[in-house]
Amino acid sequence: MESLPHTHVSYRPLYNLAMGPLKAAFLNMALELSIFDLLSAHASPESVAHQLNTHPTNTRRLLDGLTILELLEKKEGSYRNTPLANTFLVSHSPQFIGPLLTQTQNPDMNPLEALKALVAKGPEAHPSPMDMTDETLWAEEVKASSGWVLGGVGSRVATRIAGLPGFEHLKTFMDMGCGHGVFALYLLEQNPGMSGVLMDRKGVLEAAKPLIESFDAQDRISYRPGDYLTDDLGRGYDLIFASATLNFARGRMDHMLSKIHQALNPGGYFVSFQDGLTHEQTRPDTMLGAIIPCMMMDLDYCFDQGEIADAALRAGFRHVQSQTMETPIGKMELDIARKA
Ligand SMILES: C[S@@+](CC[C@H](N)C(=O)[O-])C[C@H]1O[C@@H](n2cnc3c(N)ncnc32)[C@H](O)[C@@H]1O
Repeated sequence: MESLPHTHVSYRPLYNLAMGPLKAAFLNMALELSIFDLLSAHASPESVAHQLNTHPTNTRRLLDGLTILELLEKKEGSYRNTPLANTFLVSHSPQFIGPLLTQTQNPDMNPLEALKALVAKGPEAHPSPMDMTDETLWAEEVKASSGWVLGGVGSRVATRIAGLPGFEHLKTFMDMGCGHGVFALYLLEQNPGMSGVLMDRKGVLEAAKPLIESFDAQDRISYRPGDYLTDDLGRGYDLIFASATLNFARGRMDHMLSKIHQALNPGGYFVSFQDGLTHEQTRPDTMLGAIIPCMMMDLDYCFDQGEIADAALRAGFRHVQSQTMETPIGKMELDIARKA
């Protein structure tokens, strides 16, 4: 008899990868049907199907799938949300991240079906490469992307910033490329004497306004519509914060960091919260979602670890403290630079 194959290596990780689309399909279906809204308390599959007007037996099967994915618990034939689903997947929860999760498949930003052609033929293969500078794209993103800040990151970043020497005396800060502006809200919460300026393009700020007002923060926030690459940033800030936005200035970092340096008061802080690639641009896994956009635009817009800190020192900042922070979407770099 011929010898049979034997291996001590399990292909479980590969099977898990292959099951990814199936798992995402169940999650997306549940979000589309707002199933988690119905399951804060135990409910039978018949009552879920009745409320959703869906097929009772296949609804039960879908609920079983969601239980396998550990989003629901099943007991004596009825289902309810796990704490994870109850916190993040119920649409009226303040920490709802449904739009953030479905955004990973946003056909404008990540057209998964374009991957084959992009790899085979290059950037030209995609007929309408998105314009990442288009303000309507980012205005639409305001709602989807606020979830990652409300879901825990905003509080952790603001707490870290609040620990900086003299933070309690800071009066004015700017959130540059603020998008939804939720980081600014967490900073305001840390210092009741501080007010914030939100800078982004006009349409994005208009989209952010209702969110700011829903937290009753309008009295402490002002808006500065504009393009931070070409427009004046203003003067007299004690802190300038920029999260996930400097990618648009990559290649013009010396110019950008000099502008930021000038806009700060003496002793002021510049805080950047950004990607920071290591391991020959293959870590952290946060950046997997950026690969297709990079292919489409033929542009490597993610930062290497240390790139922002180096630019800050070149621009005249006295010193920079850098740390890698774990976030639910992967590791990010927090660089804190101080003006002399
Ligand atoms: C990925 S979002 C980040 C939003 C938010 N800071 C966060 O971390 O969730 C990038 C933001 O930068 C803004 N942006 C990009 N280039 C800009 C520019 N030149 N001037 C002003 N805002 C810009 C976009 O409009 C968008 O809101």
